[in-house]
Amino acid sequence: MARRNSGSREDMPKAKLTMANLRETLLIFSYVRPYLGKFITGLVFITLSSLTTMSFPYLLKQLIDTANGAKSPFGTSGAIVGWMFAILTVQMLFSFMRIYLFTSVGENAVADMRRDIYRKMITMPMDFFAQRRVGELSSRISADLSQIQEAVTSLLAEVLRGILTLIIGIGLILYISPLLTGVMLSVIPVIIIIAIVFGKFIRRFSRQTQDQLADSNTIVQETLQGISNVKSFTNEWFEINRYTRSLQQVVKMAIKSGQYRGMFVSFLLFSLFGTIVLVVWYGIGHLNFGDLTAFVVYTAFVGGSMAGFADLYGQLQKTLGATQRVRELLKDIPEQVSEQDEPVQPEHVLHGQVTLQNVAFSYPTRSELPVLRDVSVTVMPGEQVAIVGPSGAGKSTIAALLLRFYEPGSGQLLYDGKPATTIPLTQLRKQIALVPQDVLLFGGTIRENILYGKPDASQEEIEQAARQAHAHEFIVNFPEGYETVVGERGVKLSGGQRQRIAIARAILKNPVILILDEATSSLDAASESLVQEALDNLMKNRTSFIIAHRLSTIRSADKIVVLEKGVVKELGTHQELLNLPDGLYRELNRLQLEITGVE
Ligand SMILES: Nc1ncnc2c1ncn2[C@@H]1O[C@H](COP(=O)(O)OP(=O)(O)OP(=O)(O)O)[C@@H](O)[C@H]1O
Repeated sequence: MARRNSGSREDMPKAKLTMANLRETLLIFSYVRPYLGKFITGLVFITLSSLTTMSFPYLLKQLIDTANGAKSPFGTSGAIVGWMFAILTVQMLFSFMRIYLFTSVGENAVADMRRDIYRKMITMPMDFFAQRRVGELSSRISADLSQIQEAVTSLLAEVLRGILTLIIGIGLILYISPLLTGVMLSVIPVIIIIAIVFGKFIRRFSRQTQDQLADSNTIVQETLQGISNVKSFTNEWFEINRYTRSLQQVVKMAIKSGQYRGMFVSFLLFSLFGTIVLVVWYGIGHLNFGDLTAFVVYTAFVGGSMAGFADLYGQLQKTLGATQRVRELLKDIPEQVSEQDEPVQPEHVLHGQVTLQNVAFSYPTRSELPVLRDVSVTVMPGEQVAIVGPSGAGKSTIAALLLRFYEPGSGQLLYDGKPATTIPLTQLRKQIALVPQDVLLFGGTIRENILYGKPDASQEEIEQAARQAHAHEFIVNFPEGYETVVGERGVKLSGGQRQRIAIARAILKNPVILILDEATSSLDAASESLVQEALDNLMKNRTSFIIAHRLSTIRSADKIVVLEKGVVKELGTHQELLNLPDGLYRELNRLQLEITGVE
């Protein structure tokens, strides 16, 4: 059933506030360090801006006092208004500087952190990706980092401002009237505690509403993605009903949450203004008008910053949660791949001999299930080896081991007689090309997609590769030629066309060893023969592994490995295997001939 999308910051999990957790946030500061100068200047500006804000009610009091005939150290009322404007102007500058500086630090630090996380993710071993969902990983980079960014740009500043306001504010109202301050300080925290408890309850409600909304969004997403399913089953009515029901739930929840919110807001307004009215009423006999005004305004500041702390505390918990998850990721051990583009070193140049020696393997996620058992095969440079066998026999797993996406559980893999583990990963993978079953084209132009095989290739090299892959003909038939945009927002290419682009990519890479995972969905005869010719061009002078589903394409292979349940059942040429009485290959061949009916 539909799961709600993760990634919205509203429902980010929080972490407990402990010393150990707080220490984790030091991670953030290691990213702020390069911009420390700006950060500290920002802190100075926020202090200055808080001080100027706090001086404002004081000037207001002076203004009111002079209007009532009292003498002010600031002179006439005109002079006081002048001071107030001067302070407002300075305040403008302080606020601008604070926002500018913190944004600059926050954006830079978080971009650095994002880059490090992405770098870490993309260099993790395959196993890492098998155990996590893509959505979960991308929310690390989006939601968690946005939360951290907020902490850098505003959380610390707000805490500092809150503390300053609280200390100065309480000091000033104490100075104006200790008695009234006592009244205020005993009432405000009670209101705030009630507000926090009530607020929590309301938040839970609004989270449920959001979950419900996310569920209904999943219906939209799923049905739009699978629109051909919906239409072919003529189930539009069914989906409309399903969506309507889900929306009704959302509305019901939202209205309920609205009622509670309404009650909450009216309670707050009542208590806030009620307290002010009481204070003013009590103060009328005890304080002059100027003091009373300053007192009320300072109290509002103090109350505001107290209430703000509750929210800041929640923010801090969310930030801790985000930092923890990011830290965990940064602690993981990546594969030993190079992060720079490096050419193949002469000592690591391969000649194309590949040996699997008693290889056994099971996937780390399902360690109890042996996928390969005691597989031994030797392939000489330039040979073509076909791997055939029933579905699930372990054919693609061999391809994954050749690329060292995983390490064999026992036995070993040798290249030119050297253990694969002695060749640096990047050096090894640079010399192997994989043409997968489902070719993924990146959003971009056809040219860029072919270039993926060799990012510094010239247009001439690209076209030559495309010609050999029999892709040039259809590419130039598009009005934009090589600049045609493909991928999600571009032209949709047919299966055969996509494969030929992948072949051109592989040709451009010019690998010593080639792995072809033959597409299971069959192409039409014309397209298939083009793809086959392209593949033949690609396989020339390279050691090639062909994971074959159609046996007709591998008759001329130098070796055919017949796998069943992870064990090599038969090994030989087409003719040798056909001659085996009761052989599996012979049986598979017979079945396939029966299905296709062609020789
Ligand atoms: N990432 C993985 N994690 C756990 N098990 C896996 C993983 N990939 C494949 N398997 C399991 O390993 C076994 C062999 O799979 P593999 O993909 O190598 O078979 P195959 O021979 O290529 O099959 P097909 O012809 O259907 O593509 C299967 O039982 C499969 O379920």
